[in-house]
This record gives sequence, structure tokens and C-alpha cells, in this order.
Amino acid sequence: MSAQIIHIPQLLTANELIQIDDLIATAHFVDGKTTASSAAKEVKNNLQITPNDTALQQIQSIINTALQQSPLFNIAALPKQIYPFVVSKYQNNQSYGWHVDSPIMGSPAIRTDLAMTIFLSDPNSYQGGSLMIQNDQNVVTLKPAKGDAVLYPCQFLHCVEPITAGERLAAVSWIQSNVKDSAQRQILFQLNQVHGALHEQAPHAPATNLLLQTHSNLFRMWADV
Ligand SMILES: O=C(O)CCC(=O)C(=O)O
Ligand SMILES: [Fe+2]
Repeated sequence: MSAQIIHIPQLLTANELIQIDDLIATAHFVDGKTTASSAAKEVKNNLQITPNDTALQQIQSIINTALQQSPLFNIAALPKQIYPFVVSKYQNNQSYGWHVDSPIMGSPAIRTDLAMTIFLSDPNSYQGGSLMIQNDQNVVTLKPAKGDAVLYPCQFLHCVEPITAGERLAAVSWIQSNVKDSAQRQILFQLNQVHGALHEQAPHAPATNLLLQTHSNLFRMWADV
């Protein structure tokens, strides 16, 4: 997998997934084209919960709490703003063809630095429906476990393959990061991981402190707050 595509296993717990399943069962879905940009409309073929549905608001609140509690999400995304999650459903050969997401979304507007999909169906319960992402070198195909999330930079073209059996539910959102540039974000992410490993072995060693200082100084240099 590309280093800039981050897999977050079990972002949602089994209990949160049960609550979300119950809320989705009561929700009202409409044609997803209503929220796509004009270019994406032509390739978007799915259903979404209507924005004013109270079930959607409760799902958004469960997801936002889980995101706040996920160290991996916060280290990888360095989030400044998170667009309200959209919950989508694909069935009967529905798909979302190759597209890029709008660079700016919402009101007040956010810049979409990162996109995120949280998978809400068991991958064995549907056929097709992988999220495919074209990164600099190749196409990455993703169909992770229910409750897992995938985070990727918005500059990549991506699509959802047609669903040939079953139903694919997902929650999707976009993030404005405190660090706009994905290569800089990746360096900070890697330094953070090295610092974590060093800190376990030698929490007070000069090298551990020096690495933290380097990380902080680069973060300050690149931060876009
Ligand atoms: O459902 C997904 O995994 C991604 C959907 C998508 O690309 C979008 O809503 O813009
Ligand atoms: Fe998209």
C-alpha cells in the first residue's frame, strides 16, 4: 500500500457498529447525485442518507467521538476541520466511477486535503465494491473489515467498483489538515512513529528529546493554522 494511504483498523468498536446499524435501519436514503459536483455527478451512482435525518446526526456524533479517540487518525491527518460525514449505500450494480473530490466543500468552506472512508459492511457480505485509489505509481484496491477506515490524500483519483451482489454501506468525509502538503504530513507521521519507538526504549535519552524537538520544529514550520 502507498505510504500516503493509511489503513485504520477497527476505528469503530463492535458496540458502535451495532448502534450505527440500528440507526441506518431507520434512515431515509435518497439519490447521491444531489450532493456531487457537476463532473462527479456523471459518474456517481449510489444512495445517501438525507442531510437532515436525525439518524444521520447520531451516526455523525458516534463517528466524531471515535475519531477524537483514535491516535492513528490524529497523527496521520493532523485534522483542523472535518466535513460532516455522509453515509452512502451501493446495491444493484451501483458504483462511483473514477473522479476527484471538490477541492473546497461546505459552508463555512473547508479545503479538502484528505478523504476518508469508514467501511460499514462486512466485506464477505457483498461482491465488488472495492475502493480503488490511483496513487503516483499504481492502483491500490481496498476492501477492509467492517469498522475499519481508509484515509488518503485528495489529489488521488479514486472510484468505487460496481457492487455485483449484496450491499455496501460506508461513511465518507473530507478533512482539512493543519499541514496542507501530503509529503510534509508523511514526514511528520514517520518522525512521530520513530519518536514513539525511541520513547519506549529510552524515554529520557537526549536523542529521544532531540527527535521530538525536530518533529515540533518541522510541524511549526509547515503548520497552516
Ligand atoms: O465510498 C467510498 O469509499 C468513496 C466514495 C467517494 O469517493 C466519494 O463520496 O467521493
Ligand atoms: Fe470521492
